[in-house]
Amino acid sequence: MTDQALVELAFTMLEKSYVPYSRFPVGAALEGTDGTVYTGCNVENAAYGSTLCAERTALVKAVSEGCRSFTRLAVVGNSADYCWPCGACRQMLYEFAPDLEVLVARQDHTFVKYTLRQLLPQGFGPDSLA
Ligand SMILES: O=c1ccn([C@H]2C[C@H](O)[C@@H](CO)O2)c(=O)[nH]1
Ligand SMILES: [Zn+2]
Repeated sequence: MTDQALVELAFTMLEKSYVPYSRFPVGAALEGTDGTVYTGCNVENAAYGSTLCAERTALVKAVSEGCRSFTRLAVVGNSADYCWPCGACRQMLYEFAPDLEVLVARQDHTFVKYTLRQLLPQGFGPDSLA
């Protein structure tokens, strides 16, 4: 799958978002090392802090299905500008895929690409506990 195709999968998730509070849909598509793609959307809650981001929705879907290593993530928000993964999502992704490629898209379907290590320098991961 091309990078652009993964970005387009993230776009398809915007309509699934449950966002009555922020009205800010986010979509994500996370590719496992075996090529399986796990999609996600943000799921908000009346207790605002219980909200789950699109990236973590995709991640927990994958891990709960037995997938623990990943190659690429695409993320898009319903805004003109890039939708950067929040700190909590960077941290949770780092646990499983510190070398993840992160494709961050904007509404015109263009995207920029970073590694997770760039987005979370000197990250705290499983090796940090050794
Ligand atoms: O990378 C991001 C940033 C924000 N959100 C969600 C959380 C909340 O539902 C809404 C506004 O913060 O956007 C994500 O899903 N992913
Ligand atoms: Zn997040």
